[in-house]
Amino acid sequence: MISYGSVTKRFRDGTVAVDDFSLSVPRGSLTVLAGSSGCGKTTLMRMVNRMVDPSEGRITVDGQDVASQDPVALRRRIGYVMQNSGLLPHRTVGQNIATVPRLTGMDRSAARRKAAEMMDLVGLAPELASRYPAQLSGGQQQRVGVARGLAADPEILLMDEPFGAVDPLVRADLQRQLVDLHHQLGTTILFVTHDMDEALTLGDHIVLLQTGARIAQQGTPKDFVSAPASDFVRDFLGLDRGQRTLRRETAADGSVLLVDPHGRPAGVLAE
Ligand SMILES: Nc1ncnc2c1ncn2[C@@H]1O[C@H](COP(=O)(O)OP(=O)(O)OP(=O)(O)O)[C@@H](O)[C@H]1O
Repeated sequence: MISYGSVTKRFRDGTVAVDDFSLSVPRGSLTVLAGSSGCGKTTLMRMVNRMVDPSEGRITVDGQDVASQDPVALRRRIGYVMQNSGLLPHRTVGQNIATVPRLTGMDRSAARRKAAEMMDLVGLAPELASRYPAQLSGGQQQRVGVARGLAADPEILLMDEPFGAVDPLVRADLQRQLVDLHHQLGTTILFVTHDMDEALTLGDHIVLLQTGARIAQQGTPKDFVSAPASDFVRDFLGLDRGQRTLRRETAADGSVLLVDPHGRPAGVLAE
């Protein structure tokens, strides 16, 4: 559904952020673009909704070149969730979530109902609708960001490191919820992260990038862990450092545990 064909992005100062990148993002997938800082992930994502235009090549959504589409209309059709949620500080939670439905012509009361439905979907208590973003925790703000991104029923949701700024427990909760939402809604999600653990948790398809958005490997989480394509991939996964190695250990009651490199139990082995 989203297709990049030989896309290059050269910024005015000569920086080549994306160098001849091609990829098909299957409809309904949760595709993760992973890689270290500066490898071009955000630039790739922003080219889908024309916040950035490619220097060469083309990007299509459902076969239609995005370059031929009005950027404002495109952005109303494609949800976008960013780090630090990007909420409007002087609007309430309810108004923030209802922004795009209102812009696309929904009347005030229908937009309010839609916002309430979205809050329920992402697990926010209804009474938070009248608060302002600064009166919410970081995790709640990110949920509002997700609710806002989904409020216009987009076919595509772009998510740029949306859970980067919250603590690990909240982050794990948001990740679990995103996987559930994805199963429930079937929205095509393009998700950017520099964290390989997050990529392995969320992605049904992972694209690991090197500088210039060159693809080091793409595949399922299982492909990455079982068959890393290069030393770069092994290193990025932490395989050489034994980070993903689990050992069997027999507990006092005879059950077989799997323990991580620090000797902490990761689970019980079911034969
Ligand atoms: N407007 C711009 N002008 C010039 N160079 C830019 C611009 N935007 C991004 N870049 C450069 O392009 C490269 C890719 O940037 P991009 O933000 O896409 O990377 P990223 O992988 O998303 O990084 P991060 O994880 O740190 O956000 C970087 O070298 C960056 O400095």
